[in-house]
Amino acid sequence: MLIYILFLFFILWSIRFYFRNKRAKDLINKIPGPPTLPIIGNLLMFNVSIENLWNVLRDLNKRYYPITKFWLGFIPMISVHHPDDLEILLSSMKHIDKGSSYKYLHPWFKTGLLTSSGEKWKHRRQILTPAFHFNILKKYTIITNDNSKMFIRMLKTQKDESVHNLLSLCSNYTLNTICETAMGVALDKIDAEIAKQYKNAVNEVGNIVIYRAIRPYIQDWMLNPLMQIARKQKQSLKIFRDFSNKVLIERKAHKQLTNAPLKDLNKSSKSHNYEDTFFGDRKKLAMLDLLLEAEKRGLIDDNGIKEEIGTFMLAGHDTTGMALVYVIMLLAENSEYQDKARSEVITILNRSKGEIRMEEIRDLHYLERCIKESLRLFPPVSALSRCLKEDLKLKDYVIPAGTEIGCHIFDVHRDPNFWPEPEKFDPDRFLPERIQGRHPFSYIPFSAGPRNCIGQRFALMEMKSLMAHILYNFKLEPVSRTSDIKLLLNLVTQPSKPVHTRFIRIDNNNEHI
Ligand code: HEM
Repeated sequence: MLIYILFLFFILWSIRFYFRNKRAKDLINKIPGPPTLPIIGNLLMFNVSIENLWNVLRDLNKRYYPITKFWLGFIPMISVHHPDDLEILLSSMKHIDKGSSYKYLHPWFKTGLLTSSGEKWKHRRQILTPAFHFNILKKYTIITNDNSKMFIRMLKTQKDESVHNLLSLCSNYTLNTICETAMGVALDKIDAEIAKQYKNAVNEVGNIVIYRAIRPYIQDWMLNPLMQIARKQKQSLKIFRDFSNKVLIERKAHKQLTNAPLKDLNKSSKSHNYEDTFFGDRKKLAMLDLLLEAEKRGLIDDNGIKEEIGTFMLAGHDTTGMALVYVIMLLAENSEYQDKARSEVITILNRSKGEIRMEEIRDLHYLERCIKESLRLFPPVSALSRCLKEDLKLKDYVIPAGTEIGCHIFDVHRDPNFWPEPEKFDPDRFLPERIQGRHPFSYIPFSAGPRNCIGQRFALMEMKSLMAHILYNFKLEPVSRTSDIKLLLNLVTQPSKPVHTRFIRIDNNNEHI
């Protein structure tokens, strides 16, 4: 009976949608795309396993390059791949609203920086930007260096040769690092059980969001406790809420204990010393302190702060963890490039007595090229979307207001028109002379324009720190291969099965670790 009522609801809603959107439909139908069925559009194409969803989307992109449309019932979706079109979309200040799939993240993060729009987004971005100022990142390198060394010490407790599941290994490092830098709280000191539950809950959020994004006809009110998806959502919500509360309480208590006021954050960036603002005499202050200071001045409340805790914990750990997985796999597979990166690392770490601070991060040029090439081949955020507030004129088509427009970064990065031999791992693509003249929107692992990734320099620094320590201490050999992995569409681009690499200890008489 319930099914019939739902189906009736769907039909009525679809008919209403159709008549209200005739002009939009005519414009969208000019764009090439697969044939549709009445009412359900292309929904059947997406009625596949989560493993196959990735291929369905890639096939569509390839077949209708450089722009395609498909219909989820009466909801049109546009997918663009040409860097010219991406430049028009992403660099616009008008089209900064996220696509509807981001609303499935709202139960966990409400409208934090990643999911908010309009004035709220501008205001939050303004408050949070100083947290990634160069001088602040410089201080964060103390934490990334310590955490990288801890990672190496842990690996060295194993035999001379050991095989590791990369995802859990790398996400441990990135979760600890984001927690300690941004939240000012060392995760393993909070509660190991909460940390473990939190990591599992992040995975669950990804699955729920994708499940709902390809079934937009499922409304919030339709979720009932008998559905497995609703039960999982409830459980993970509780874990996220407990986690944010705990982090906030701990940090507020710490602030009361130290009781040192932060300096005025209102001054312009030129005259203002952010290093003093954050660290003062105490050396370790976090992004969360910036938010607590903004709270004092009435710019944000406790709920707003919790939105940002959730947002930064998610955006800042899973992405970088997954990026590290791919760099390790690609260097393990390409021993020639691995050796080249190691020889640079040895020179620099011998000079710095095994410490990696901002100076060393800056000088690791070859390693940076390897990381950038890995982010090209395996961008951790494989797709993003926007909802248009007004009509958008792309190179060849007008996309009407209200439409969802997506971009599959993975395919943009493998477009042979911009990347010769796109499947090949070649770090020298990022030599300065080869970057010159390349379309800036043909490489967008951190998106681009006003809503680009606020944490991108932090992420690169964190990755360089760990990779340099790994290469100094271990030779990497492939166990799983990138050519064998099946990718899943999720919040981050993840392999469908665990992937492993062999770490072989290098006897370098290294007393620095
Ligand atoms: C390799 C690692 C990372 C990658 C590939 C990555 C990628 C991205 C991408 C593609 C976006 C745009 C998303 C969209 O438009 O929907 C984004 C936004 C964002 N990222 Fe990252 N990110 C990484 C690391 C980080 C880190 C370490 C942090 C925090 C410390 C962070 C925080 C954010 C936030 C808060 C946003 C939303 C920005 C806004 O809308 O103003 N990310 N990231």
